[in-house]
Amino acid sequence: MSDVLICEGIAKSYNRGKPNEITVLKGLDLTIPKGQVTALVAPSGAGKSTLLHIAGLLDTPDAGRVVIDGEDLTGARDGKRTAARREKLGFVYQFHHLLPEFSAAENIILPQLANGAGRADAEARAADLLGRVGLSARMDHRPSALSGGEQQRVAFCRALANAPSLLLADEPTGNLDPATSDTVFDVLMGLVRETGLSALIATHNMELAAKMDRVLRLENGALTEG
Ligand SMILES: Nc1ncnc2c1ncn2[C@@H]1O[C@H](COP(=O)(O)OP(=O)(O)OP(=O)(O)O)[C@@H](O)[C@H]1O
Repeated sequence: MSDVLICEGIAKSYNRGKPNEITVLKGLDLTIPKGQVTALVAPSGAGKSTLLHIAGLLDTPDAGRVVIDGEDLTGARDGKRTAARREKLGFVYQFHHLLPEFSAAENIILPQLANGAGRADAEARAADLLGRVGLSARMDHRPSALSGGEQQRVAFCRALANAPSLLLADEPTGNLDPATSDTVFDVLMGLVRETGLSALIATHNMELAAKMDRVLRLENGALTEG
């Protein structure tokens, strides 16, 4: 099986049946093959977050199928969706959402413990991931003692903590200044490439999008290539 994500015929409207109904996704298809990094670019309000939430099993479409790692999770019960999110998906947001009272390392260790890993293995993986993003010397720092770019690098490591099949990122460097954004984005891409991860990364930045394997544009409820 070579596709990590298949979204088929995805439709989504808000306020259905009301005068202010808004149709955001109009039966779109999206396939992400294993190892591919896809950029998702869209004008503001086009439905990028809606699509990421559906692909990330945080929201359900009105119509269509979501298949992750060969498993159709469209109609799956909450428990199964939560398990799939924890085991197969990694999320990065514009803001890091790290736990403020825990160190950088603990922020990466905790999701592994929640997923059943042993303490020693979880610590080793956290140290390895933080080393890959150049933060070995910052492992014991709390988020408040890290720069914005460093916080976001820790968030990337946390997203990869449980070795997901697919990374979903919504403007992962969107709150950083342009120079930091470029550097931190390169760190993310390095991490994704080294681990052979598949990814769907939403960005407004066309220069960053051009560094990915494929660029998809979301407009008028549908996706187009390029
Ligand atoms: N819960 C909701 N109820 C009603 N309308 C919503 C809801 N969530 C989103 N929308 C509307 O759906 C459209 C798509 O929203 P979405 O957040 O997916 O856009 P986006 O492309 O991520 O935008 P941005 O890039 O500005 O964050 C917008 O017009 C938004 O106002």
